[in-house]
Amino acid sequence: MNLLIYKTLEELNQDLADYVIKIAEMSIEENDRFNFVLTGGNSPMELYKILSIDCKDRIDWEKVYFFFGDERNVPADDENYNGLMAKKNFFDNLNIAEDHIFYVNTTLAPEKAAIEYKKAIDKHFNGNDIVFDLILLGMGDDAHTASIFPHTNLVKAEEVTVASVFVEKLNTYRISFTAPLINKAENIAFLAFGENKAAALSHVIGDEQKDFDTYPAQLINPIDGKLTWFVDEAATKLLED
Ligand SMILES: O=C1O[C@H](COP(=O)(O)O)[C@@H](O)[C@H](O)[C@H]1O
Repeated sequence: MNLLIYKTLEELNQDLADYVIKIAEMSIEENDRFNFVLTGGNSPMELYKILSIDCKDRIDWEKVYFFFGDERNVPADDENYNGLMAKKNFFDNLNIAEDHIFYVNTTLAPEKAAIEYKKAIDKHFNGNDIVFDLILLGMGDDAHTASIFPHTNLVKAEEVTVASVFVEKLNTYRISFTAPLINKAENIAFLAFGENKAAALSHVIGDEQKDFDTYPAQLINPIDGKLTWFVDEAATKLLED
């Protein structure tokens, strides 16, 4: 695991953008495509703008395929839909072919949406092992990642798949990659900044004794890939040296 700590958000986002570009270049050179899983929430908005505006000419976007590590069970035009956030901050600044963006179909019931999303991924990978080039993850203040929330059945998921989960504290369903699917990736990058992430971060990377049920982000541990945390100083406030 590599922990990168930044003084400012500007430095963090620029370095993370450079890191994404490097992996994109390597993947395109090796496999002629870059399979990129996006995170939702608020944290990645600035990164998506930097990649699609400032760094627009540094990636061959025609070779990029976009996926979502999790989605909220809301219509595609709802402001909480992760796909809409990515569309507004990322895709709308570029000319991305619609068939390169894998949105979760939330017109379906959550369980069916998860099954269909997994089918679409399987098809994209031609039935081969699903190894994404890069999975970008966020982390909630409660240490959830993707939509693997504390004390939900998704914490115990052993299957490499996409699943639906009822999140009691939000009284809503989510659709999410399972940890075994995430852990197959070549590269996994966490983006977490701000003081409100400090407690979660101190447990997720600081605790020797793991408690996955309470801190699901601890489940992320790539089998053969690389794990990098991009965080700011505020988020590391409670980490012991
Ligand atoms: O609900 C979600 O939260 C996490 C973290 O979001 P943030 O707003 O604190 O950045 C995010 O990674 C996930 O994709 C999203 O659905």
